[in-house]
Amino acid sequence: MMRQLDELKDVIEMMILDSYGLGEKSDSIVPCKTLLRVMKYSAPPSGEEVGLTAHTDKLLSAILCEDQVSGIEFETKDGQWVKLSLSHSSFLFIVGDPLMAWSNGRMHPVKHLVMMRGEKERISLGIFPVPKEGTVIKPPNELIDEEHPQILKEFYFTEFFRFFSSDEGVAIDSAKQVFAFAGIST
Ligand SMILES: O=C(O)CCC(=O)C(=O)O
Ligand SMILES: [Fe+2]
Repeated sequence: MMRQLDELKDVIEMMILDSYGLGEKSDSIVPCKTLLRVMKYSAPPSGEEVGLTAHTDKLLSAILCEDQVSGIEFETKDGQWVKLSLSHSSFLFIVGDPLMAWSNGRMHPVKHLVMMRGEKERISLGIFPVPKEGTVIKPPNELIDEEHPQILKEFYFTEFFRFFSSDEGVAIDSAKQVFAFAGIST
């Protein structure tokens, strides 16, 4: 399963590079290690709702696979929250803040949460590319032009990681953290 997910991650990465005409030039977006995480959510006490609060992802991206119990919800661009029920054979690809920064804002880091309402525990499996130590997140020159001026300063992934978990970072809405950290004011 791990190997298949890792291969799927590579295929998606190549599709992204190709879609921007960069497939010939490079074979990875940024150098990453792969983190595999199994997440278990216990059933909430009856009548209550618990889960994971609304956030955008801080690693490059995520590929998620829900086991039996659905619970993930996404915020649409007009602020509505929608539940997603995946079939057991599907995977979900989520753009993280660093991938949005790399794409110079072309890819949208969707805000999502996990809501647990039922009586069953929930297990999900995720594969997350983690930029390697020393990696600078910046858009390739091809993704910057007059129509698409650079929206974020280039930054070290590790410094962004430190920022969003700092007291200053946690006080900021998850979707705004990357702009607070590296936004270019015009
Ligand atoms: O458990 C899930 O399906 C989502 C987990 C998640 O959003 C995360 O780990 O960032
Ligand atoms: Fe997430």
